[in-house]
Amino acid sequence: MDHRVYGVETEFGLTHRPETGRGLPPDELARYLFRPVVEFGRSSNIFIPNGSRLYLDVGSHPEYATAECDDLIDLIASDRAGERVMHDLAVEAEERIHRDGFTGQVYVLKNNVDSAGNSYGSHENYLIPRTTHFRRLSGILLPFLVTRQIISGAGRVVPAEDSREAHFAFSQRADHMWEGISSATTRSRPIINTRDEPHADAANHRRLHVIVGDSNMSTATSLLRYGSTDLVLRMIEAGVPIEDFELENPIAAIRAISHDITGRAGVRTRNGEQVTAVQIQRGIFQRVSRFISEHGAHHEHVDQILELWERALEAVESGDHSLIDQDIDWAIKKRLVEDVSNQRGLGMDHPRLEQIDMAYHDVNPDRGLFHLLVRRGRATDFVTDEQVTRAMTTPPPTRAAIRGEFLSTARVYGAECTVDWVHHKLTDRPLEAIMVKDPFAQHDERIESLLDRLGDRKNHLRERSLHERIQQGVTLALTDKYSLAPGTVVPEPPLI
Ligand SMILES: Nc1ncnc2c1ncn2[C@@H]1O[C@H](COP(=O)(O)OP(=O)(O)OP(=O)(O)O)[C@@H](O)[C@H]1O
Ligand SMILES: [Mg+2]
Repeated sequence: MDHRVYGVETEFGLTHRPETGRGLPPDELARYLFRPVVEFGRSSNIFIPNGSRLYLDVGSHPEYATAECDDLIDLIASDRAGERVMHDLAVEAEERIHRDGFTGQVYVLKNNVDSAGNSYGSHENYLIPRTTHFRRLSGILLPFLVTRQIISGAGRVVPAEDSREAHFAFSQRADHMWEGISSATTRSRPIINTRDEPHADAANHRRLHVIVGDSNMSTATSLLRYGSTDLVLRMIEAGVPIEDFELENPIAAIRAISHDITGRAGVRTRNGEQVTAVQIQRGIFQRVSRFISEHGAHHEHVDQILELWERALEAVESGDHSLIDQDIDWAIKKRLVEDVSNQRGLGMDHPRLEQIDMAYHDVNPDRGLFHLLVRRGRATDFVTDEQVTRAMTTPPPTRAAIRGEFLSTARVYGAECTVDWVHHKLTDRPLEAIMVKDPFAQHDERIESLLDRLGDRKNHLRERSLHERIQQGVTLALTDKYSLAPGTVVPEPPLI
């Protein structure tokens, strides 16, 4: 597909560190964090005006799922907007906690393992044609995803355990994957999840659900991660043959690769060959490059993605990690950890280094170490504050725009509504639930006419300025797009 819909779901780690004693239990802390969400949407599982979903599962890992995006920069900005939402909620939660007589700070971490060893995810969603042969898809995509950590892993300080010494690994998630492909997400944690929920026209499309990725802080790394995966999918869809990297044991391979930062860990393919992650990635990279030179780039960031991809492989192969230590999360973090360990004379097993690993993922823009490195010019970041602010209030130009407008209009008229990725329903007109199956659609006449029945939108609605919205709520993402023009009398909803 030249034109694809993407979405990323991020689960965040949440901790309270009081001045003395134990912090609040995780579920209580999560309730503090989500109080403004519940006040805004009367539920802890809501869609918000920018088209994204904010969600607190039974556990205590708040989740933000970006709206459907058809552009990688929109996707990355929307994902960063999710970090900003979590940060704003944490600031508010901390204030409430203090008002309730507790001390200390609230940390929201965009990482994938907590200090107790629990893992939480960063799931990618790619719209693919239903005609894509699943066996062929997995034959090519699995080896790509198993080895993708060397170009887009978040890096991890791994503490000593039994016979294993403390060391630095490529990935946070690799040790927590248990299966190659399956339809379960929590029980078995597959790399590719096959649960068939396309959130689109099921006759023509699938939603490919990839569960294996690390949460990235660096926007350059995110671009490479989603951009390279899209390119590989594009080649699969075009029928280019690349089946010779199928792995004998993908789960053993993903772990072996993660724990050998030289990139030389050997893994066995099904044809009995011993190969390294760099060899697999190089093989795929070369075919992608050839494919692009034959078919042309399908968006403006392809050259940048290929340049970064090649440089990352060169860095791993040569051992000269300085080639990517401003762009790729694991290398940025590794340099930071090495700097601290050299300056302070700390061994790799020193607990301070694990804390640095966690602090790298702190979403607080003033305190988080990734953000600090950006300010010091030690890490690149190409999504601007303006783009993130926009992504907090404005849906991307996909079906999310319809959802955002529907929610914003219903809210200003005080009309109760429910939505999900596909459905739109006004509660007092339940028979008129409208499905928008096309994730690229930006306009839907049926929804327009349903909203028209709420009132004369043109004359009633006034769009709030950014300044007004900033004044309005805890976080920009939980503010209303519209207010009613002065003198507007909202008609009573007609009885069904
Ligand atoms: N047709 C589509 N193709 C690709 N991605 C989509 C499509 N429709 C929605 N998405 C994206 O898929 C993600 C769905 O997130 P959500 O958290 O609801 O996932 P889920 O797998 O349905 O459910 P859960 O997290 O509850 O298991 C969002 O990021 C959304 O933007
Ligand atoms: Mg989800």
